[in-house]
Amino acid sequence: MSECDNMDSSAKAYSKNIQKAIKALQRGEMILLFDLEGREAETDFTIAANAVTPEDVRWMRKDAGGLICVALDSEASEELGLPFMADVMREATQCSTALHKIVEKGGDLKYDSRSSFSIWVNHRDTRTGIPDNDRALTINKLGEIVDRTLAGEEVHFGSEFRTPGHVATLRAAKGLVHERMGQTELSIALAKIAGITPVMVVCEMLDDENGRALEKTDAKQYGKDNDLVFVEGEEVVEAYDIWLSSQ
Ligand SMILES: O=C(CO)[C@H](O)[C@H](O)COP(=O)(O)O
Ligand SMILES: [Mg+2]
Ligand SMILES: [Mg+2]
Repeated sequence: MSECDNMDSSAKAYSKNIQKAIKALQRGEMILLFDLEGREAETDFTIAANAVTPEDVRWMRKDAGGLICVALDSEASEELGLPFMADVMREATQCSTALHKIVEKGGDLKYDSRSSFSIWVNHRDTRTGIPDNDRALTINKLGEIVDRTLAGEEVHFGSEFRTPGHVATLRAAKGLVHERMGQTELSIALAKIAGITPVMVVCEMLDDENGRALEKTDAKQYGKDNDLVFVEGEEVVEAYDIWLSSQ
């Protein structure tokens, strides 16, 4: 079966670049995902959680340098009981009044109305949770547990994972890119289009010289030099709408 056979019938309507990105993700390869000018304007390394190896974790921390996070779609997050971290903290204000002033509220973020952070986890088979092999295991197991729930298995997240941990989970908005344009939603939209498990790893590219988010032009150049597809949020939204109308 050719790689194109893995795509739905609307595959031909996607731009060439999106088709390349979809094929790369289906092969378990890394792509580069820029959100939007005027939002974070960041480029994230992006790869399917099921495909991640310890070498990918090393690559992300050395060449991307941001936070290694795992995005899950809204349904999977609900199924596993992964709440938004801000909601957990708001609940906790009942125990600690100091938290009142700390918890994220509307207007706090300069680039969006809210963050997508859920809880931080480690798989229970990890030791400290931070080495590359531990993080890869936690990430793979997040993909695996979602596959099992999608197959109808009853799972118990807490029997397999603990929090706090060293892998940040992100909960995608229910309306995905129509509700929020973060890499959380963009990566999950790509997973839906590609027909892969909606559990995706993202990690921001930072500039080694100045510590800021890597400029888009430099991220694009990195993509060219390393043969990685570079996609922008707007292209993803266009493809997602085509995919949605074919469902
Ligand atoms: O802040 C983040 C976590 O390190 C990153 O920006 C990541 O891309 C996910 O967040 P968002 O969906 O807001 O872009
Ligand atoms: Mg961010
Ligand atoms: Mg982002």
